Amino acid sequence: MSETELRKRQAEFTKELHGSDIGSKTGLSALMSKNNTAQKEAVQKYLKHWDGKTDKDAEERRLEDYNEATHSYYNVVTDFYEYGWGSSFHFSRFYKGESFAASIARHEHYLAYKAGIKKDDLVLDVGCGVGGPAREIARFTGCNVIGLNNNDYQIAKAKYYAEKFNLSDQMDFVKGDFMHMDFEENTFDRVYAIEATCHAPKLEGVYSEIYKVLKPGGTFAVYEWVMTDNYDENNAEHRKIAYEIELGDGIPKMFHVDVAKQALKNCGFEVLVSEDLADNEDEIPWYYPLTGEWKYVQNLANLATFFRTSYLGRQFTTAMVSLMERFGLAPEGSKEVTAALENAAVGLVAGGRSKLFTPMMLFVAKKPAEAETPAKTSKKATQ
Ligand SMILES: CC(C)=CCC[C@@H](C)[C@H]1CC[C@H]2C3=C(CC[C@]12C)[C@@]1(C)CC[C@H](O)C[C@@H]1CC3
Ligand SMILES: C[S@@+](CC[C@H](N)C(=O)[O-])C[C@H]1O[C@@H](n2cnc3c(N)ncnc32)[C@H](O)[C@@H]1O
Repeated sequence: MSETELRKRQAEFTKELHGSDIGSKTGLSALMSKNNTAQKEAVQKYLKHWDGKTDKDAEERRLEDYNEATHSYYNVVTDFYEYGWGSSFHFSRFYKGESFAASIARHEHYLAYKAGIKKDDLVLDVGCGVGGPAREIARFTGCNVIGLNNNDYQIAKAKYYAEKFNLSDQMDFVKGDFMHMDFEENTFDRVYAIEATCHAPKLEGVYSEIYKVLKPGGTFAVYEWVMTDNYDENNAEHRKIAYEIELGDGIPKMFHVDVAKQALKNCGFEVLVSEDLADNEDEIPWYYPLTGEWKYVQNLANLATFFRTSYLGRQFTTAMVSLMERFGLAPEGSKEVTAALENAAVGLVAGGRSKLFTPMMLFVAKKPAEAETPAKTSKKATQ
């Protein structure tokens, strides 16, 4: 199917699944207004790729169908994410006494600072979700942001929120696959990506597109999801953790940190910073909201978030969604989605505790000032 046909089909499907009143409803109330048949189809489209098979053929199929697989994944998890986590779909470090929202915002500010984003810069947010980070970074720095996303539902929501919070003058959101960007070469002053490029079937594919659209001398800053140096692909226990993360988070394949770093270099980037922000002695670990350990709760205001994300809260949500599904209040397949998200939570905590995995491998990479784009990007890198 051509890319234009795929886009058209995805847009039509989004309307059918979520209706035309996208944006104004969030979380469980949005879930209740979904089209039953379309939801069933979306869940099937997502889960057919994560059916327990970890052989090379199954992996190859996931990599090939990355666009539809992630599009379907975010069609069915976005409401749960917003209900449980808010509108920034990423992890963060926690200072003692710091609220959940402050920690999420600080993680975004830090990336903006490392990318060197300034007032009036034109910035690209690769895989922008529903625009939580874009809104925060635009307010924090005064820059203008274009959010790129292949999920129509999230784009509609991001546009709705930008309007609602009077930020439409500073931002826009466009549909597109980050493996094949439509922007002109040398367009953006800075580019950032937060926990999104791990959905790429090949990191060179997305990094070379970023390189192409970045102005010479510009920087790209990313929080990458990778398996760390402690990970051994031939260790069954390690592979199980990586698979849980892939399944529950809609990722075709989790790559090793060295693969990511090398991919940046292969695309022509000069890597200025390469630091795992999770590799530290933080008193409160980044994965704490998913552990159910009450000792880490920072303040009373965070109790609701903590409950929803904890093991107990997740079981409660699963039971509630299961009842809603039985009585026709939630669409069919919703329970399967909560089960897949449970896999994500278990895998992420196991990966975090064992330090086999990090969601915050910070890379800051520069496109050389003298770069002649995109000639330097080898053909091989983009395939
Ligand atoms: C998928 C990628 C690359 C990044 C998303 C990171 C996180 C924001 C999500 C990873 C697992 C998610 C889960 C939830 C919220 C968003 C995540 C933490 C829930 C807590 C949402 C509410 C559900 O009932 C349980 C979910 C568990 C997993
Ligand atoms: C975990 S979310 C992170 C969203 C956002 N960066 C944030 O922190 O809130 C990953 C995002 O990447 C987007 N994405 C995944 N694959 C993509 C692709 N091939 N092209 C464009 N966006 C993609 C998803 O739709 C989703 O919005």
